[in-house]
Parts: sequence; C-alpha cells; structure tokens
Amino acid sequence: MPSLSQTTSAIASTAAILVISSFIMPLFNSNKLPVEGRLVVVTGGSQGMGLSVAKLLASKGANVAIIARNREKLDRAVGEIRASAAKEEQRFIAVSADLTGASEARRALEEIRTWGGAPDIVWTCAGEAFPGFFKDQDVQLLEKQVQTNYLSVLWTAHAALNIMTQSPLPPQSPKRHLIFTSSVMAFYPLAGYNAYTPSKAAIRSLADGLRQECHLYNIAVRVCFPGTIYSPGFETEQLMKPEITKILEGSDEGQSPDEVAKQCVKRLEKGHALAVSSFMGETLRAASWGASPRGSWVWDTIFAWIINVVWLFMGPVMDSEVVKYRKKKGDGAFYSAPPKGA
Ligand SMILES: NC(=O)C1=CN([C@@H]2O[C@H](COP(=O)(O)OP(=O)(O)OC[C@H]3O[C@@H](n4cnc5c(N)ncnc54)[C@H](OP(=O)(O)O)[C@@H]3O)[C@@H](O)[C@H]2O)C=CC1
Ligand SMILES: CCCCCCCCCCCCCCCC(=O)[C@@H](N)CO
Repeated sequence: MPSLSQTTSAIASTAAILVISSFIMPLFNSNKLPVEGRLVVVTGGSQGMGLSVAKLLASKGANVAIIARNREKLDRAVGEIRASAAKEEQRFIAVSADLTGASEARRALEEIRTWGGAPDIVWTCAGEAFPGFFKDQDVQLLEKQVQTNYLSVLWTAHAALNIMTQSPLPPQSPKRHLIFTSSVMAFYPLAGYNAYTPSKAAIRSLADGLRQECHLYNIAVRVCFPGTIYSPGFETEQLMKPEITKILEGSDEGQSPDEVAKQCVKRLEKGHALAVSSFMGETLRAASWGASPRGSWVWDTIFAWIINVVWLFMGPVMDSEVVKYRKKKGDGAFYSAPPKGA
C-alpha cells in the first residue's frame, strides 16, 4: 500500500507535469493554418460568418476571394475585407455564382484560378436555414435546403480539389485546406430544423471521408460547427422559426459572426479536424466523436465519458419540452387541416 504522502506527492507531481506541459507545449505547436500571402476562397463571404472569416484572414495577410450570389452585397463586402488587410499588396476579388449548381461552382473557382492561381484554402460558409415543421414545408423548400446546404459544399469541394491537385505545391509548403461549415446541430438535431440539419450532418460525413482520402494529396480537410450566429441569415430565420424551436435552442447563448470566425480559426490553427466555436459546441460534440480525430486526447476523452452520462438525462428532458408544449397548446393543435370537402 502506498502511504498517504506517497499518493499525495504522486498526484502533485502529475498535476505539476500537466500544468507545466500545458505552458510549454504551445511553444512547440506550430500554426497549422498559416494564411499570410496565401490565397483563400470563402463561399458565402458576403455577409455573416463568411464575411467575418474573410476579414479575419485578410487581417492575417491572406489574399481573399469570396463567392456568393448577390453582386451588391459582394462589392460592399470586398470593401470591408480590403479595409481589414494587413498589407498594401494583398489582393481581393468577389465572384458572383449560385453554388447550388455544379457548373456554376466550377466556373466560379476557375475564375478565381485565372485571377490568382490555385487556391490554398477553400472555406465553405454558404448555407441557409428555413426553419418550420417538416410536414408543413413544401417539397421545393425541402429540396432547396439540401441544395444550398449540402450540394453547394459538394460542388465547391469537388471543383476545388480538382483545381488544387492540378497544381501541386512543393513538398515543404504548408498544407492546403478544405474547410467546411456545418452546425452543432449535426451533433444534436432539433425539432423545426429537419429540412436543414441532415445536410449539415452529411457535411461532417463528407469531411471525415474526404479527410482520409485527401491524405493522398497532403490536403487537410476540416469542419467547423458553430452554434447560433447572430448574422443577417439568423434574423431572417427568426421570422419563420416555430416557437418550440426557439425554446429548444434557447440555452445556446449565441455568438457574433466575428466571434465565431475568431474561435474557429483559433482551433483550426491548432489543427482541430472538428472545430467548434463555443463551450456549447464542445458539449454537443463530446458524445458524437465516432472515429473522428480528437483535438485534445485527454480532455476530449474524459469529457465524452461525462457527456455520455449527461445525455441519459438531458435527452429525455429536451424531448419532454416538446411534449409539454403540445399539452400546453392542446392535443391535436399541430395536426394538419383535413382536405377541403372531407
Ligand atoms: N446563423 C446561424 O445561427 C448558424 C449558421 N450556421 C451556418 O454557418 C454558415 C454561415 O451562416 P450565417 O453567418 O448565418 O450566414 P448568412 O445566412 O448571414 O449568409 C449566407 C451567405 O451565403 C451566401 N449564399 C447563400 N446561398 C448561396 C448560394 N446558393 N450560392 C452562393 N452563395 C450563397 C449568401 O449570399 P447570397 O445570398 O448573396 O448568395 C451569404 O453570403 C452557413 O453555412 C450556416 O448554415 C451554422 C450554425 C448556426
Ligand atoms: C449535453 C447537454 C446539452 C443539452 C443542451 C442542448 C441545447 C441545444 C442547443 C442547440 C443550438 C443550436 C444552434 C444551431 C443553429 C443553427 O444551425 C441554425 N441557426 C442555422 O442557421
């Protein structure tokens, strides 16, 4: 039996090693996402999180190309991005394209290649949510959300990878990156977002598979999982969001687009494959790791054990909110109206 003093000193020295190494290790950790002088493409870069990402990377010295549909918003955004630049010689361009079409995505990226060469980093931020009850949404709206949230990423990634692999970098160069934007709801779907969330979950799946495949080209594949972002898109979605959805997502504090960009970039610079932007994101990710690479082996493993137990209680609590809401509104309140004449 070790004595009490032996046990105490073992614990104390382990703690000391952990504390000291947590100060020393960062000194050896290089930035995994250097952007200075490199070409970054940001889809959905004309507003919200995409614009914040573009401005932040411009402030770190990147040349930035943004893609979105609306020309006026694009032009205004490029002005803002240019104003954030670190140096005079950085270059910026805005390309208008609807990324839900494969040929448009290809054209936009080819236009950028002609302008500035093959991109080093392609970060997809384009996406939009139209919350509502699944059964009440018309099929066009269901399809549109798959197109804007999933197909736009699929086409962008496909075109980008083809362009990147046609102009290989010298072996010692920092890695090229494909970065996708999903949502914390890829980890925990909520009522009212069922036309949107599956596309965000598909993005995570695409990233996990492509990350493995892209080791063939030494290209890093990453995903960000923001929670609520107080963006122009969020204001629009609030107008149609069911009350119960607002209740369910109410415990998420939300972040400004600038804060989301800052938090995601910080974690991508550390090399996180699944980059969250908040503690809520970390909590929701904890029980959803599967085989994805962890950010911190020790912390993510211990936290996952804890959260797996927490969900035993939180899952039913969240579901019971919906049942409570149904009872408050009266059973049958959410049924569809019978067809006319029936
Ligand atoms: N807001 C939130 O609470 C959350 C958002 N997210 C995700 O984060 C990302 C950024 O969200 P947010 O900051 O709210 O963005 P916004 O909705 O404010 O902006 C969306 C951007 O994407 C562009 N875009 C939309 N559709 C297309 C298209 N078909 N082709 C090309 N560009 C398109 C828009 O420009 P234009 O309309 O001119 O094309 C705009 O630049 C999205 O992927 C979103 O799904 C994730 C979690 C939470
Ligand atoms: C383990 C215990 C945790 C239980 C708490 C669960 C709370 C869930 C909050 C989810 C917030 C969803 C924000 C994403 C929004 C989004 O993607 C859209 N706004 C798209 O635009």
